[in-house]
Formats: sequence, structure tokens, C-alpha cells
Amino acid sequence: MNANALPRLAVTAGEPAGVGPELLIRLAATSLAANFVAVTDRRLLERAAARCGAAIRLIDDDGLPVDHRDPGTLRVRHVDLGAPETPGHPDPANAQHVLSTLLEAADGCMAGRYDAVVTAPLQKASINDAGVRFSGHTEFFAEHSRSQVVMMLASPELRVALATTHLPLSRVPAAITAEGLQKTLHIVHDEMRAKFAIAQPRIAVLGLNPHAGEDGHLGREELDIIIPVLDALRAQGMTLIGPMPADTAFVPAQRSRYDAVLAMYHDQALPVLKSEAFDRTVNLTLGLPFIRTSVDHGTALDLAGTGRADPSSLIAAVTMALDLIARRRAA
Ligand SMILES: NC(=O)C1=CN([C@@H]2O[C@H](COP(=O)(O)OP(=O)(O)OC[C@H]3O[C@@H](n4cnc5c(N)ncnc54)[C@H](O)[C@@H]3O)[C@@H](O)[C@H]2O)C=CC1
Ligand SMILES: NCC(=O)COP(=O)(O)O
Repeated sequence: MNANALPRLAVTAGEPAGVGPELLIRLAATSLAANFVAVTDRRLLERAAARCGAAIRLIDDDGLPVDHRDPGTLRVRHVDLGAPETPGHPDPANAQHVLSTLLEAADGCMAGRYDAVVTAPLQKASINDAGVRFSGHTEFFAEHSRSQVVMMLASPELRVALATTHLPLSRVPAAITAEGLQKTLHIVHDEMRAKFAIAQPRIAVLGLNPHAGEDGHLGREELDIIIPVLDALRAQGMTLIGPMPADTAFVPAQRSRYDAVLAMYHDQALPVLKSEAFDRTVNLTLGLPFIRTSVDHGTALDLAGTGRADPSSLIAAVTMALDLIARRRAA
């Protein structure tokens, strides 16, 4: 291995009609020390650059290591679009293209061709409209790599993991089981140590119900499932706080008590992160056999094609992936 080789990151463009392609152009313009391999259609990137009024030099990826990248250059692993994109209007004809980019990135990571994958946002509905059941990158990569995973979103100030991810709210209570919660907490605990070098992570676990169930008067999931799991895992040595009422778990007085929060469902905690650090939050998948980070935002169809989308979250996702690669190499 070439000791000077730049980390090789597969960067998927996500939904062709969303802001992903133009964010990749913005990323290429930075001086970040990484060998970015855009996994997408070369012509999509050329059109995105033209719409942004940005100069870009695309280089067909030959898989060889490089020790230098000039700003404004981007390697490309070409994957054919199904249909030309219309910014702001996803076309299910591109669903297979999007899935193919994810497979190339995941397989490439598992085969050692990439050091990590960073994903731009995709349009879940468009893939489903093409007849493919799909709820998100997290679940897709988990299934493809046969791993149990946990979604985490992290800003510089707050890390939130989710006990359940993309499912209807009506199905959340049944999805919170003692076995699932135990597995999730083990993954969060282990990954806080491995990925964030926190030897004894303090994890705050939210209740499901208002006021964490108010001693059973506002719901029983805390008494019947969450508290027994926390007690069992505390006995194994984990530092767990809670169940905490979700409405007050994020107030300033509580923040210093934990290194991460485990929320019971998607919208219980993500609005906190997105309202205070939308441009600095990264979505990462814990438990995968490879490093995967992502933007925190969606396809922003209202901005697609304008060149006005903010690349900060993608840059934060890349920066975190580079940190994680460095930590893995040093381990
Ligand atoms: N990692 C992924 O693949 C993700 C995909 N999504 C998908 O994105 C689609 C749209 O989701 P929405 O709820 O509308 O959220 P969204 O994040 O796309 O948009 C919400 C608001 O934030 C703005 N915004 C988003 N990204 C921005 C950026 N980079 N710069 C400036 N403004 C930005 C948008 O213009 C819009 O006003 C859905 O299909 C959803 O499933 C959502 C989150 C993550
Ligand atoms: N809110 C997170 C989100 O929707 C992105 O999920 P994923 O595609 O990274 O699984």
C-alpha cells in the first residue's frame, strides 16, 4: 500500500433530480485531501456543473491510488442514468441507476476498493414508485451487508441514535422490543468506543411516551420494556441514563450528562438536531462492516438545479468519514 495515497471515498450522487449532483461539484471545488470517486453518470455531473456555472475536470477512475487531487477535479465511476434528469422532478426510470450506485459503493467498500462511502440524498418515494420496496440507505446497506445497524445523526454538539428508523408512527410501539433495544444499545455502545474513542460512553435513553410514561399513567413501554433493558445492560457495565422524558432531554442543563442520546423514533429527536445544526449534522450508520456517512438533509427539490444548495453537510460528512478512516488506520 502507498503510504501517501489519499483516502479513496466513493461519493454517490443520490437522486439525479435533487441537489446531490451539484453538491458533488461543490465538494470537488474544495481543497479537501481525499480521492473522491463520484459514483454516478458522468453526463449528469457535466450538466450539474454547467447549471452551477462551475468548472469541473472529470477523470475516469482507473482504481489506482493517487497522492494528490487538484481542487476542481473529480474522478468518476460511471453508472448510466436510466433517463436524463429534470431538476426538481424525480423520475422512477432512474431508480435502478440510484440503486446501482449504492451497490457499487457498498461492494467496493467491502472489497477494499474504497475506504468509505459518503452518500448524497435520494428520493425514497421515487424508488418505491419504480416498484422497489426501499426505506433508506441505512436499511439498504444493512440488508446488503447482512448487518444489524443503527442510524446516528451527529453534529459537533449532539449525537442522536435511533431505535427505529423509517416506519409509520403507528408501528413504532410494536417495533420497540427488549431484544431489539438491547442489540441497538450494544451497537451504539461499541461504536461510540470504536468510532469516537469514548472509552465509557454515557448514553441517554429517551422514553417513548410523554414524560417517559409518568410511572405507567401515560403508557407502559417504559415500565415493561425500556427500564428492564436498561437495568440489564447497566448490570453488564454500560452507563445508561433514563428513560428520560424526550421533551426535556435536550435542555442545556441535561446536555453535559451524556455523550449520545438514543431516541425511540425518527421525529422524536431529529428536529432538535436539524433546527440547531442543519448545516453541520452528519448521518452515519453504526454497525456496518464499512464506513458510511451522509448528509443530514434531503433532496431539496425546490433548490435542485439552481446551484444554491449549501454543501456544508456534505463537507461535514466527508470530514467525518476522513476522521473515521484515520482512526481505523491508527487502530
Ligand atoms: N440521506 C438521504 O438520502 C435523505 C433523503 N431524504 C429524502 O429527501 C426528500 C425530501 O425531503 P424533505 O423532507 O423535503 O427535506 P429536505 O431536506 O430535502 O428539504 C427541507 C428544506 O430544507 C432545504 N434544504 C435541504 N437541503 C438543503 C441544502 N443543502 N442547502 C440549502 N437548503 C437545503 C430545502 O430547500 C427545504 O426547504 C424525501 O424523499 C426524503 O426521504 C431526506 C433526508 C435524508
Ligand atoms: N432522516 C434520515 C434519512 O431520511 C436518511 O436516511 P438514510 O437514507 O441515510 O437511511
